[in-house]
Amino acid sequence: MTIRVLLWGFGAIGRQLADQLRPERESGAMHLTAVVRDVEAHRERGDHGVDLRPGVTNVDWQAALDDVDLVVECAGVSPARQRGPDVIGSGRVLVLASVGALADPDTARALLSGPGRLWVTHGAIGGFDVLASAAEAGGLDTVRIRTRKLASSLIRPWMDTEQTQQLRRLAPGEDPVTVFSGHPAEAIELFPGNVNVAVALAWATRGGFPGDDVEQLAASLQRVEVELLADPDAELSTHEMSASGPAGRLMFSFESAPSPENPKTSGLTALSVAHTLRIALDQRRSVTETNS
Ligand SMILES: NC(=O)C1=CN([C@@H]2O[C@H](COP(=O)(O)OP(=O)(O)OC[C@H]3O[C@@H](n4cnc5c(N)ncnc54)[C@H](O)[C@@H]3O)[C@@H](O)[C@H]2O)C=CC1
Ligand SMILES: O=C([O-])CC(=O)C(=O)O
Repeated sequence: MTIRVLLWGFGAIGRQLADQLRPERESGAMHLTAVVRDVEAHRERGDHGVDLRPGVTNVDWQAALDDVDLVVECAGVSPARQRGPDVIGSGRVLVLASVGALADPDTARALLSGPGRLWVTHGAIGGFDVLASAAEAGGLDTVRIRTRKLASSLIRPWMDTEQTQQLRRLAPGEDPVTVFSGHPAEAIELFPGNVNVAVALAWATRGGFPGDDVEQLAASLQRVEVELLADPDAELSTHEMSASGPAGRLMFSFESAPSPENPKTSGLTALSVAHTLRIALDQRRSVTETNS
């Protein structure tokens, strides 16, 4: 049986993901479709064996969903918030790369309410097994993440001229500039393409707080502290995480090789999406076999 997967977003992550899924594509176990703005422009860059359909803004979303078994989101936080609830509402599986969408409690509630199933990817960072174990036992008091990226990937339209110029002029060897310090929910509004990892960290360490998943996540988002630095020497995006409490002191550091498709995105993210997708498919297969 061929599993039909919709790639929702066919940029750096979507393209690298399609490459990762070559064995499944070539064996006929999986068929990938992507809805894109400009089919010809994408064909020129290589379609990576993906069936390209025109659309994005004017796509008949319901018809697109009718044609697939599973959706992989790698389009961005805003599209994930807009359309993710429809995917879950249709009973389909959604694999989420833009984990930052969960920082909005209404979106989180819709994505976690079913009948479809949400899979949250670990993205460009990890170590979540041990962090989740410690958090569930009430073993963490502080959870921190410091992300360093090149200034060019952190310039945002809302920045004033002075801040934009400061980031543009930042030269190798100079001190890093802190562009954000605070909690993940605010960070993801300001830098939706850069701090999904911080929301993912809050998701991973929500255990131990009272309430359901959404209430736990809201409390966890208040505990996680994020620092985002424009670092002229951060040729590789780096993420340093630390957590401490009765469980001990845990420290992790990630320097991810850049995506082969876009140096601003960590290559690990597409690998995380591929891995999560394969787990989701295994689970779907075993449920189908049990029911048949
Ligand atoms: N969890 C993590 O660690 C990470 C998560 N991300 C998330 O993944 C997203 C995608 O990352 P990249 O592939 O590097 O970005 P990208 O900009 O290379 O690709 C995004 C693609 O989605 C398309 N797109 C935008 N809105 C769309 C819509 N409504 N429907 C369909 N397609 C749409 C764009 O045209 C573009 O081709 C980021 O915006 C971020 O939210 C990115 C890096 C790490
Ligand atoms: O790719 C990375 O290093 C992380 C990133 O952009 C995000 O978490 O949004």
